[in-house]
Amino acid sequence: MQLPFRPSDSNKFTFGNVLNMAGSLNYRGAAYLSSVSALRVGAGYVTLAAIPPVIESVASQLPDAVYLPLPQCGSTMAKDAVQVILNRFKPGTVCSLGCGISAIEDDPHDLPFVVHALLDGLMKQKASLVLDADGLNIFATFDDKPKLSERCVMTPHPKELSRLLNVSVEEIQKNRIDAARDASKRFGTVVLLKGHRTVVANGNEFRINDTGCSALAKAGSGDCLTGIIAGLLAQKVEPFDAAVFGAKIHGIAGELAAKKLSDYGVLASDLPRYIAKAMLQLQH
Ligand SMILES: NC(=O)C1=CN([C@@H]2O[C@H](COP(=O)(O)OP(=O)(O)OC[C@H]3O[C@@H](n4cnc5c(N)ncnc54)[C@H](O)[C@@H]3O)[C@@H](O)[C@H]2O)[C@@H](O)CC1
Ligand SMILES: Nc1ncnc2c1ncn2[C@@H]1O[C@H](COP(=O)(O)OP(=O)(O)O)[C@@H](O)[C@H]1O
Repeated sequence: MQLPFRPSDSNKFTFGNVLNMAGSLNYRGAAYLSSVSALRVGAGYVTLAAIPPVIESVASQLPDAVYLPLPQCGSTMAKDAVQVILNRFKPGTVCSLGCGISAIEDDPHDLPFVVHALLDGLMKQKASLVLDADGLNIFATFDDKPKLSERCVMTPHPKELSRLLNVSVEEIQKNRIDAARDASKRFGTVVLLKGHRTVVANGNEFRINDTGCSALAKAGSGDCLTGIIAGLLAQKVEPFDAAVFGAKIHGIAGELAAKKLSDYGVLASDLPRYIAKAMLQLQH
C-alpha cells in the first residue's frame, strides 16, 4: 500500500479537512489524542467540535487544531450541537464521531438524539466517517439504526462489537474474522475489529494486521487510531485501505515507541510523535 501522495504544489486543503466530534467532561484526553493523530498522519486541517471545557483543555496542548465550541448538556454535547456541526460540514469533510463523548453516569443528557441526528444528517451529505467508542455503543442501542454507508469505518474493540452484534466477547474472540465480516455485512460499512492482530473487513474481503505490540494496550491508544484513519480518509485514501493502513501505521508507531520507552512505559500521548516517525519509515 502506498502513502498518500503529497504534491509540492499543495496547500493545507490539498490534504483534507477532518471534523472530529469528541470529548466530554470525563474524557478530554480522547479529544486531544484523536485530533493530534489526524494531524500527525498528514491531514491538512483538523477541527475539534467539542463542549467548551474540552476545548479549553485541548487547545492549551494543541494550538494546531481549529475549534468549534458546541452547546453543552451536563457533561457532554446538547441537542443543539447537531445543527452547529451540520452547519460547519462541507462536502468532502471527513468526520470522526465518538471518542470520549460519554456522559457521566446518571447525568441527564441527549446523546442518543445527538448521535442519531448526526448520523442521519452526515449520511444524507454522503460524508466519510469514522465511528468509534460511544458513537458505536449508542448506535448499538438504536432499534431504528441510521443507514450507514461503505464510506464509514466502524472501529470497535471486542466489547463494543459484542454490543453491536449482541453476542458475547468470547464468541467474537473465537472467530474474529467472521465477527468482523458479519458486522460489515450487517451495517454496510468497513469494520475494524481491534486487538492483537486487528481484523479489517468489508463485504468482500478482509485483512489481518501484523504490526503492533502490548505497548498499545493502554487507555487512549484507540483514540489515536481513530485520528489516524480519519487523517488518511482526509487524504483521499479509500475507506477499506484507510482502515488497513491506519492499523499498520498505529502498530508501527507503537513498536517504535516501545523501542525507546519500553512496552511498559509508552503512553497513548507518546504515540502521535511516533506516528510521524512511522510515516518517515514508510516513506523510505
Ligand atoms: N484519556 C481519555 O480521555 C480516554 C478516553 N476513553 C474513552 O472512554 C470511553 C469508554 O471506553 P472504554 O473502552 O473504556 O469503555 P467500554 O465500556 O467500551 O469498555 C469497557 C468494558 O469493555 C471491556 N473491554 C474493553 N476493551 C476490551 C477488549 N479489547 N477486549 C475485551 N473486552 C474489552 C472491559 O473489560 C470493560 O468491561 C470511550 O468514549 C473512549 O473513547 C478511552 O479511550 C480511554 C482514554
Ligand atoms: N496487545 C496488543 N497488541 C497489538 N495492538 C493492541 C494490543 N492491545 C491493544 N492494541 C491496540 O490498541 C488500541 C486500543 O484501543 P481501545 O481498546 O479502543 O482502547 P482505548 O479506548 O482505551 O483507546 C487498538 O487499536 C488495539 O488494536
